[in-house]
Amino acid sequence: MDRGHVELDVCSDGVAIITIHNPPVNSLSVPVFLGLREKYEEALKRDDVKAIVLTGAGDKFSGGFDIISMQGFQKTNGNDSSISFVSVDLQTNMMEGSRKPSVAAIQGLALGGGLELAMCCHARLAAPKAQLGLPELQLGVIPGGGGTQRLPRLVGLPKAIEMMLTSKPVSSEEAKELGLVDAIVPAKDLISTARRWALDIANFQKPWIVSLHKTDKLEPLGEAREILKFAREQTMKRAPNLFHPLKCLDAVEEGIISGGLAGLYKESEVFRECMASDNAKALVHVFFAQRATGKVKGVTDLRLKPRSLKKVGVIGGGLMGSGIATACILNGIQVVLKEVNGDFLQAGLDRVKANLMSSVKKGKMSEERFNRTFALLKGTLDYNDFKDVDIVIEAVIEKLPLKQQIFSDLEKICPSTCVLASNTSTIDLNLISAKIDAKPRVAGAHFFSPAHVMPLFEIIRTSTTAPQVLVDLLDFGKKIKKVPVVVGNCPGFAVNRTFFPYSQAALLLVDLGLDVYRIDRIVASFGMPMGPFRLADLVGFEVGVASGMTYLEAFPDRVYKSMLFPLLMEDKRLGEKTRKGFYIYDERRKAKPDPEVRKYLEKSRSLSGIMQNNKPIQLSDEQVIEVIFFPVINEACRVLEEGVVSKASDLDIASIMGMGFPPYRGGIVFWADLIGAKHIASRLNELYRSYGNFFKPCAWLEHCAATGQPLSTSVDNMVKSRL
Ligand SMILES: C[C@H](O)CC(=O)SCCNC(=O)CCNC(=O)[C@H](O)C(C)(C)COP(=O)(O)OP(=O)(O)OC[C@H]1O[C@@H](n2cnc3c(N)ncnc32)[C@H](O)[C@@H]1OP(=O)(O)O
Repeated sequence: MDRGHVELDVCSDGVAIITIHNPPVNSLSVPVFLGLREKYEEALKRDDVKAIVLTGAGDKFSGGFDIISMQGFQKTNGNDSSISFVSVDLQTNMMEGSRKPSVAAIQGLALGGGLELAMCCHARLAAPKAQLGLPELQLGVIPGGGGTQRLPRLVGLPKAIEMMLTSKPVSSEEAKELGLVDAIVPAKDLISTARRWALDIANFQKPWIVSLHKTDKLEPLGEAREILKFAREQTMKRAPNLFHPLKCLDAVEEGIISGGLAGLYKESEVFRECMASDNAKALVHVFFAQRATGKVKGVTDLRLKPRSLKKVGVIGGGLMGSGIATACILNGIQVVLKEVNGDFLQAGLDRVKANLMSSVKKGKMSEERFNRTFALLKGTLDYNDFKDVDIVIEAVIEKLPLKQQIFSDLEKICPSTCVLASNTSTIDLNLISAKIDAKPRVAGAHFFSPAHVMPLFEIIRTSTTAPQVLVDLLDFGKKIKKVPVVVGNCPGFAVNRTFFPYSQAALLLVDLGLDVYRIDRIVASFGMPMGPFRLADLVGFEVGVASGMTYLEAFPDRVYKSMLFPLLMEDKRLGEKTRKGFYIYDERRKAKPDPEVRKYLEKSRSLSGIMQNNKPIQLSDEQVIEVIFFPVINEACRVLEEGVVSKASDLDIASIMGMGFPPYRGGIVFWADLIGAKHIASRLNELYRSYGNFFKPCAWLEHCAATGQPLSTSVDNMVKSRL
């Protein structure tokens, strides 16, 4: 596999152009770093070279350190020393400390190690609209090529900290204002201008700036310490389970107190430590897993091209339909929204308007963009408006005969190439399409609420769905900026099915004597956005009970039948929408524990009678996590075993994007493999013996526990795939 190389061209004006070649993003692999060292050595030695321009081939400067190599280093637990020369020897001594100036010519993007290389140059020129940033923290590491030292010296401490902690890049234009780049130059003139600029520096006609020695943007020590203290406090609040953002701040502080070089050494030490951490392994896994969801064996390798997508029909203007319509128009796709009567239609259009207005109110959308976006939406009561749609997404209530009727109508009215999709979350797609001939055009298009916000897009294929339809839906998902995952047809599909034991286990723990608020606290500290009871309030108990019934029908042997929801519902406590569920809610929807809930818990416990000797079970926080998440892992294994997803990493992404599973744990299967199947199966077996089938480990989990094989191993050969 080609891991990139570096080229050197010496021009007649005495400027050496050093170019990084490593498509698609010119990432910095070991061969690229070695190439940079070799070409810099040559340029510095040659008498005909007066100055250097550093750039990237094609339309990108560099996307940073090669993340594939990072996985290699992680396997050696950070002990590989093949790039130990980079930060100090190559970048600081050879490039920045050289007697020949370098100018970075930046186009497209300069991210992570890419920007760090550019900051070692004595000036930076950028083409318009390039992206510059240090996104290392989102991979669980810190900038390791001097970024923690040079960025604060170029843009000041607060902005540098913000850029590193949020991982968000800035545009060339903002970078120019910040002082991160020296000039913005049209792409066509970038190299020629950089050459002149480099010669001007060599001739002392332009400043020769060594970023690591700059002090003018750094705040006085006391002020800097206050800024860092505040950043630490915010970080601990926002990401209490992550240590690498704090380590990043330590490296910044070291440089401010003891000087840039000391900061570089500290940074290198912390970079290695972070790279070997489980969090970094998990986040790097997520980076590749996310990109792999769009690659579906037997579908995306058929060389099919997505068909033109201009107009989408949405049926149903309720919460889901209006969210889907919003997601489409926000991304420039025309939508025709159909409802059954004028009132419902108006309510649907108003919901879309409200979704957009919330961005306007937050200052994220201009009035002008609002008008342009909303104009892409048309309401209708008539199927005639569906004559030229490319995709239809049905999002009406979960009633099979209604959906069957809609699909029969759609088959008659829509173009013969139109994709016919349902947003159902519970009904078998084969039943929905049972009465039509166009079965190859039918698929599931399952969004998560709120559809215009949640990033996951579950595409459900049946045994008859045509690959072209999947290619079209994958393309549609990308266009509306979702992460699409293709899954098989089964009750709850991949995400809801995997997570159905999540709330079940929580209900069981309550009947064993645990407090709902303690469970929620433990699960939230584990890293979920909220605990299962707060989530139940948000979703609404009616929805919870309805989906519980689906699983009871599908998997009657492993559903825990708690009476807690029905007891609460009897007293009209339905969740957040009634401002009373497990919590009580004020006008601003702030949740507060409600002491009254205790009586429902006690009643549910006495009805269930599973508490041994009438004594509440004693469990540590870690054990609570095991009881809640090990059944989820078990169901994930069944989903893998049945071939509902084609690769375990799809389930990792689905759990992160659909359920809010913490990304720094790598997704449900990745996390399970870190724990090990043996421990999970043995704990589940203990619980199974005490509390029955709900906990019984499935065959795939038992197999991996017995053989030591990771759960994420491909199960292709062992099972009949549904895909
Ligand atoms: C020492 C240093 O401080 C440490 C570091 O530099 S750590 C690395 C920091 N850099 C990053 O985090 C950037 C990561 N990359 C990205 O954010 C995005 O890929 C991007 C903004 C560069 C491009 O996005 P986009 O155009 O949507 O394309 P995207 O699909 O993501 O990437 C295109 C391909 O490049 C690969 N790629 C992107 N960045 C890469 C990198 N740094 N290393 C290796 N491969 C990379 C992707 O895996 C993908 O490969 P595929 O086609 O085989 O799936």
